[in-house]
Amino acid sequence: MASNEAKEVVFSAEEVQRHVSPGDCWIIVRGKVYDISTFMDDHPGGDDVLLQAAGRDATEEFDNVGHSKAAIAQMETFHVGECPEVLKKNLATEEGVESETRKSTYKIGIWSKIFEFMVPALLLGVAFALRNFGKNSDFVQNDACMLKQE
Ligand code: HEM
Repeated sequence: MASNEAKEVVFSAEEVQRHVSPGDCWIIVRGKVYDISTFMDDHPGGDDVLLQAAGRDATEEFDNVGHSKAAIAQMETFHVGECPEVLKKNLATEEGVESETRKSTYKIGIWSKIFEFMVPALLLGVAFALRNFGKNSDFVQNDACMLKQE
C-alpha cells in the first residue's frame, strides 16, 4: 500500500547532542529537531544564544523570548526530524507541575472551606462568651450590693 505521508526522521537526544558547533548546530523545540547551522549568522538574536542552546532542548529559552509568528513559521525551514524522547520528558514534567498545582489548589479549597465555617463559629462563640460574662458580673455586683445592705 503506497502512502504519501512523509516518514518523520527520529533522532535520539544523544544524537542531537553531537551537533553543538557553529558549523553544525542542532536544537530541539517542542520535540522537533532543527538544524540551524545555516541560520547562525542571520539569527536576529545572535549566534551566541543559539550556540548556548545547541544540542539540547531549547523550548523554554525559545518561548521566553516570545518569538513572533514569522519566526515560528521560519523554523519549518530548518526542521529535520523529531526527538520524541525529549518531548515525552517535557510532557511528564508539565504533568507533574499540573498535578502539584491541582493538589495545592485542592488544599487551599479545603482551608477556605474550614475558615468559612470557623470564622462565624468563632464570632458566635465570642458573642456568647461576652453575653455570659456580662451576666455573671451583674450577679457579682448584685451580690456585693446585697451584702452591703445586710
Ligand atoms: C529555528 C529556531 C529559531 C528561529 C527561526 C528564530 C528566529 C528569530 C527571529 C525571526 C527573531 C526576531 C524577532 C522575532 O521575529 O521574534 C529572533 C529573535 C531572538 N531569538 Fe530567535 N529564533 C530561533 C531560535 C532561538 C533560540 C533557540 C533562542 C534562545 C536560546 C533564540 C533567542 C532569540 C533572542 C534572544 C532574540 C532577540 C529578541 C529581541 O531582541 O527582542 N532564538 N529569533
